[in-house]
Amino acid sequence: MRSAKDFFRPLAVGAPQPLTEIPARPSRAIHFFDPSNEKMAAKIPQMVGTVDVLLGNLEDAVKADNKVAAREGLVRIAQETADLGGQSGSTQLWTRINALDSPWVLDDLTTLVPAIGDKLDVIMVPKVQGAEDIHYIDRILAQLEAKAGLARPILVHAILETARGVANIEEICGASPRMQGLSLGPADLAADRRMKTTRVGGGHPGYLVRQDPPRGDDGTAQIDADRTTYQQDLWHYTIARMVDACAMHGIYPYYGPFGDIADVVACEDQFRNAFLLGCVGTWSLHPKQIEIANRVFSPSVEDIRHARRVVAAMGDGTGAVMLDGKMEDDASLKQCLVMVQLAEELAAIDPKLKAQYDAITLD
Ligand SMILES: CC(C)(COP(=O)(O)OP(=O)(O)OC[C@H]1O[C@@H](n2cnc3c(N)ncnc32)[C@H](O)[C@@H]1OP(=O)(O)O)[C@@H](O)C(=O)NCCC(=O)NCCSC(=O)C[C@H](O)C(=O)O
Ligand SMILES: [Mg+2]
Repeated sequence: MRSAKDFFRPLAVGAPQPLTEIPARPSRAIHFFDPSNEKMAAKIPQMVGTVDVLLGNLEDAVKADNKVAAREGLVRIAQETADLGGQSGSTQLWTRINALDSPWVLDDLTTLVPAIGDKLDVIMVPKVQGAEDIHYIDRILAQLEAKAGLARPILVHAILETARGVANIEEICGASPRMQGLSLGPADLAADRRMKTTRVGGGHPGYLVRQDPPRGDDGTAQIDADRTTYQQDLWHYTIARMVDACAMHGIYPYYGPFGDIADVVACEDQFRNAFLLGCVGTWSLHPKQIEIANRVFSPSVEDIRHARRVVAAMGDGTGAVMLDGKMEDDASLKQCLVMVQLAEELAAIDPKLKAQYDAITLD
């Protein structure tokens, strides 16, 4: 572990100065595409400006035979697509590199950083097990950035998809000033934990609690009676841990993939649970998931109206007031300020949302 004094020193001579604060850039949907898939790649230029993050995926879901084509495709797309990536791009450009034990990852890094390092905002690292994985990436990125003469450090995002990664979550978040955030990788995590599921994210009908049985006249439990069951969220524990670890380290938590592309209703529910718990965004695997993510991860007009009323009613921010029959105080004000600040950040990049928030009246 580096000392506090050394933590923000560049790890290679000539590498850019690490950031002391991770910018809160809106990233409601991190949209995955396979740069080796010509049909998908052709759609990318027209998606710029409609989604907060475009992520060129090089890892799972890209066939082994297409790994090189995906890497080269990403370089081409980044170089040829206007307004994508870097500080001035209206849509951020991220990539998911191959796993650190794979035969492709070194070439991913040594190709991407010199070619498009100035456009790559964040590198997502899969199957992170502990701080040592982040330290490896941190050092090699510093060397490659120095060699490429980059002025701005590339940030790093870890996917939680092993039991060890979850157990080491706090040290992963604090392993480098490059750490931008965490995503849940429910499919790999389920396999690693030996969970008995076969899905990519989302719930399971078997994971439930059941209402207590009614009692007969003699007091016996009627276990065969009709009883309501309530499906539970398989991912609640992990997402809650991610949210706390990220908040503690000033970085951002995200839900991950929802593989049932057709079930847009359950997808929306899963995204909303993550939003309410503190996540700032999610992955989108198919174009139709972008609209869901953008909507769910933007506070509603009603929530912003309420938040602004609380802010107005609280005056100097101390004490307690009654609003619509409810007590508001310093702590509920802080929650409202989180929403108001998010609305301001989103309004700055989304004119439609800005118009909706601007039209709010407080009577
Ligand atoms: C899921 C898909 C395989 C579905 O593809 P397809 O069958 O082609 O869908 P459609 O026919 O509905 O597509 C309609 C058109 O839209 C284009 N398309 C589809 N997906 C995308 C996309 N992601 N970006 C851009 N364009 C897209 C199609 O080409 C069609 O075009 P056209 O014919 O011209 O109309 C596919 O969506 C897909 O592969 N998505 C990405 C999957 C992915 O990235 N998976 C990896 C992330 S999840 C994961 O890794 C698990 C995680 O790590 C964990 O452990 O949990
Ligand atoms: Mg995975």
